[in-house]
Amino acid sequence: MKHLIAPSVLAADFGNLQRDIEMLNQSAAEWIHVDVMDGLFVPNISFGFPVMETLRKHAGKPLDVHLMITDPDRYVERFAQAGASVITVHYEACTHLHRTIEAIQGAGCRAGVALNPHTPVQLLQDILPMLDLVLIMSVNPGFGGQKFIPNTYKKIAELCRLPGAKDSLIIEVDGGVDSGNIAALRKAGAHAFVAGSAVFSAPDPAAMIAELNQIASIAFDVQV
Ligand SMILES: O=C(CO)[C@H](O)[C@H](O)COP(=O)(O)O
Repeated sequence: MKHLIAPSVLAADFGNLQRDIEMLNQSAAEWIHVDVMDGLFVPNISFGFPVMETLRKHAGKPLDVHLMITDPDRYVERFAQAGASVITVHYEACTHLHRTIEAIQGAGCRAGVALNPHTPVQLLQDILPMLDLVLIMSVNPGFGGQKFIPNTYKKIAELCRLPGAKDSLIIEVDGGVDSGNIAALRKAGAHAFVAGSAVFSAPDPAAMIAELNQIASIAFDVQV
């Protein structure tokens, strides 16, 4: 499966959000990653529906919404109506995950499940055939700009070996992704790469997206 870059608007300049979205529209990014934090599931609050409306209005690419919130079932329908193409919920935040996945897909979105660094991929075994995406967190969720956790490579490889996944299952990795680790992540089996600080703290964010895209595309030829 082809790889894709999903820059996280968490690291964008909110004083110039429309400018940054326009940059993403013109860039090699395939998706725009939207990190929603509630201050309960994670120790930080990011943004909600007003920002989603701005994104929907200006973004020309699918919105990949990562809900770092407790009981996400309460908001699945609203995020779908607000323009999400992919909605990812946390395994650790869902009591009735099967029902939540059905609700996301019933709302017309692709359904993803995110795993915190401490959560083994094997816990997805029974739900895996339903999923469109698995998001492996490579930092503890809640903040951008954290250090990448190397155990992520092993988790991606283990997930690739789990039986029952759809052929189209997308393995996404999020947290500390940059030009130094994206080749190894691609080699380990990941397809979708969320990058916040690496993109928006670069002198030329669009050039950095192109660079990440290029490295991922030749990863299988690169010695890492
Ligand atoms: O989900 C997140 C934080 O919970 C962010 O998407 C993630 O941390 C990306 O930011 P960075 O690339 O700066 O690590």
